[in-house]
Amino acid sequence: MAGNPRRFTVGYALAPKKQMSFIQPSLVDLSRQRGIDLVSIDTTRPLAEQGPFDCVLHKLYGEDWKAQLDDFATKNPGVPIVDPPLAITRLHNRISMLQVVSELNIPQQRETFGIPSQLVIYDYGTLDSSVVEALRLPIIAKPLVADGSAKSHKMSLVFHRDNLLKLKPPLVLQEFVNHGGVVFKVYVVGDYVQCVKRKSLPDVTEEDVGDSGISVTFSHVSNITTQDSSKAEYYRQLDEAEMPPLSFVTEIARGLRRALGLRLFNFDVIRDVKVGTHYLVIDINYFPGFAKMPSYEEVLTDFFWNIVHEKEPKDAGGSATGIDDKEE
Ligand SMILES: Nc1ncnc2c1ncn2[C@@H]1O[C@H](COP(=O)(O)OP(=O)(O)OP(=O)(O)O)[C@@H](O)[C@H]1O
Ligand SMILES: O=P(O)(O)O[C@H]1[C@H](O)[C@@H](O)[C@H](OP(=O)(O)O)[C@@H](OP(=O)(O)O)[C@H]1O
Ligand SMILES: [Mg+2]
Ligand SMILES: [Mg+2]
Repeated sequence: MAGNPRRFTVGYALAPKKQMSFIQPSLVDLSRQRGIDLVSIDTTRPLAEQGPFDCVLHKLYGEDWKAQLDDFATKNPGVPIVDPPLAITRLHNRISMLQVVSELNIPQQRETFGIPSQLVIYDYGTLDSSVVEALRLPIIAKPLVADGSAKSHKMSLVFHRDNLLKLKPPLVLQEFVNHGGVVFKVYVVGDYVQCVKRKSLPDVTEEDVGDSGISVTFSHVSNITTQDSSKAEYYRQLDEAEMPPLSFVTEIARGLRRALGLRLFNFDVIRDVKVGTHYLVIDINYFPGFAKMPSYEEVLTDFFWNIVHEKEPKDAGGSATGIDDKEE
């Protein structure tokens, strides 16, 4: 009779808050039952001295951590790092993040997609004002850098161009697109794709536009808990919103996964109310709050299982991104 089946170890390096939300006992237990032990990496010690790991999972920033991963990868070339730091870095800039969407080559049929018109401002002194005038109001101003800090999530909705000057560059200015108050969050975990609805900003009216008295700042709008008075209306709007076809968002997800070389991310999509079948990708996040995703334990455990087993049959000739290029 065969002995105990081989167990696998996934080492994780996460900021304390992320660790608290992601490493739930329910995930640890389910993974353990499937032969996978989730083990915390001690970031105060050299990574290469820890393990052995069958996979390294991480969401940490900084050059020192990147150097640790490089050193680990050199010494353990067969161990997947989820995900490669260079690929993650592309999502830390809101321009390079959405550029990938524009470059996707996906045949579009009934449903179409794109990104909102946008531009970057590094310095108002050198700015050609005609460029800003080409953007329709209202405008969402977003910090250029999306590095996980609280300030990288601080947005402003601006109804008058003069109010832009009060905001501190570097900024991305993006046209606000009316979308019925609902954002679709598409979670990608390897090959798996799930789309959920979340609260968004309400549509704006023609009358609001051009009013220099209004400017709204906000942060994490999709995670804000709604007050009792507006709860009913909020749930009605969410309930009534029709989901985009899953095949459509799955195609975009698959394209992004390949183009970005990432396996763990989500992207936010809104539907232009004026067109009805046109969608805009407005944000892509590395390793988002997966614990908020229904069935996250099963989805993530399957993902770990696939990763630790994938190198067995197809060891030779893995792609540089660590992502299998063949059709699944
Ligand atoms: N161009 C746009 N048109 C309309 N609404 C938008 C647009 N861009 C962003 N929003 C709204 O603002 C919210 C925050 O914007 P965005 O997703 O870019 O910020 P974020 O802080 O990176 O979000 P997350 O918490 O998902 O990382 C979106 O979820 C959506 O509700
Ligand atoms: O820690 P940073 O890099 O700021 O990333 C955030 C993402 O930007 C958000 O999109 C995550 O929330 P969602 O999973 O609701 O998108 C959010 O999830 P969390 O609030 O559960 O941590 C974060 O992962
Ligand atoms: Mg977002
Ligand atoms: Mg984001």
